[in-house]
Amino acid sequence: MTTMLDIKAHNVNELIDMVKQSILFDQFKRKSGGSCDYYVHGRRMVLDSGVLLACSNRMLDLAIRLKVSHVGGEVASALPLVGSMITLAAMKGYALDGFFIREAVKDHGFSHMVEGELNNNSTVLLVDDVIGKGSVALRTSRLLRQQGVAVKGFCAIVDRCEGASELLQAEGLELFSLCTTDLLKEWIDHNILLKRKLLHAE
Ligand SMILES: O=P(O)(O)OC[C@H]1O[C@H](OP(=O)(O)OP(=O)(O)O)[C@H](O)[C@@H]1O
Repeated sequence: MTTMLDIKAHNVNELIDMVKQSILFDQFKRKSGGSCDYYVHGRRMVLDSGVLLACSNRMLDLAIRLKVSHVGGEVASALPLVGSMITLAAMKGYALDGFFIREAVKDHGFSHMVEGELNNNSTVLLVDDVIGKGSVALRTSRLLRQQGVAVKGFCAIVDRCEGASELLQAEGLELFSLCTTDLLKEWIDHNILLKRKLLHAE
């Protein structure tokens, strides 16, 4: 099970509404293969100033709790969160720096996969907008660990509950999320059905 961040102190309904507005109902091809009836539009969340602020604030609380020195993730979905979190941290006087992981090595300039000042003393929290089957989380955490970096956890705004938490747990990595699709199951199922009915009516 994903560890839900304690958002009782904030407005949980507000967050759920934000997530709902980023879920689109249709047939979508998945990055990880296959297709699905709904898409959690992560970029819509992290490029909306209000959603970004709310989510990065909550993720920063976790980063402080885990006492990490860095926060990062795979471009491009993680970058808005990383930029916002390190800015908020600086405003609070907490030392937190960022990094990002490329999807592939560049064929010009430096050939780093990881951009940022990480070393063997760094402790990191990985972040992303959405976690599905966990392949991005697995790939990025393994890469960092191979480089001697301590990965303290992975936090997504939305966990699609597709087995990632169990996968990460087997790697000794805890998955945190602000919201899960299980939490919205009734609403999601209702909308999938509605979409199917509409398609049949056309
Ligand atoms: O846990 P994983 O299965 O590796 O998926 C994680 C990826 O899913 C999202 O991207 P995107 O919306 O492009 O992916 P999707 O098509 O699978 O929903 C998210 O931004 C991650 O990059």
